[in-house]
Amino acid sequence: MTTTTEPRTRTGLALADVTLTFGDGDREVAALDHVDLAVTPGELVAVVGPSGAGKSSLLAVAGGLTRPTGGSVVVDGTDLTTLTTRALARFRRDHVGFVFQSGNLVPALTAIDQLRLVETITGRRAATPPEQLLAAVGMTEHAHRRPGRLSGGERQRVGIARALVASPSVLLVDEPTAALDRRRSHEVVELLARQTHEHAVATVMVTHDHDVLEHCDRVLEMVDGRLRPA
Ligand SMILES: Nc1ncnc2c1ncn2[C@@H]1O[C@H](COP(=O)(O)OP(=O)(O)OP(=O)(O)O)[C@@H](O)[C@H]1O
Repeated sequence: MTTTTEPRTRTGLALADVTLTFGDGDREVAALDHVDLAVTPGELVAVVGPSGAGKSSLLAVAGGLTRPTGGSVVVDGTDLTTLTTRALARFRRDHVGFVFQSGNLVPALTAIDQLRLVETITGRRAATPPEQLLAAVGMTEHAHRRPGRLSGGERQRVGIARALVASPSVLLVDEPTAALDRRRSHEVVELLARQTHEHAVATVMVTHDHDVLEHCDRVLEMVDGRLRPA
């Protein structure tokens, strides 16, 4: 382990005229159809929309997991579409955090070790210490529990804390409340909003849960690969 995370200019996330098409010839599907989206540091944007509308595609492209067919995806001033696969992986590791539906935790590791693993992988100490991040998500008491002994909401909270270890500029969150009851859903999204504001992260959350939209700064709707205000 070497240094803390270097300071960087956060400019958030900007997608411009992004298209993503699958298939060929007359059976082409535009998962993303000329999408423009700018998310500023400290802003939580929710994306709703019917199944198959392109929401997961949007997250995959915004986080550099999938290369778009056209357009640009700029994070902190770097256009991800211009990077080599190797450079993109490195950039993703340093600038982008992901939170998936199930929390995606490592079963054998305690909550605190999930966060420390990120430090080990990146070779960098977190700007905010793992203990502090766990405290921020209300998980100090369960820091030494493995995921099997945590509730769905608790796992999600650890997932959010873990995604913040690398001080990402962009946080991409897929259906964080899918497995949670109403009360826990509110808690998790409130927490996400607070962490987004405090850490100046540009966060995009895909959700089917209209109940939690009140905690978001902006709500967009995706229909047939197009993004519009909800
Ligand atoms: N790898 C792929 N190959 C071909 N078509 C794909 C692929 N991935 C997605 N699609 C198509 O792109 C469109 C958008 O899919 P996407 O998964 O982004 O939608 P979604 O809004 O996330 O749906 P859901 O809410 O059901 O998760 C759909 O028509 C889907 O069938």
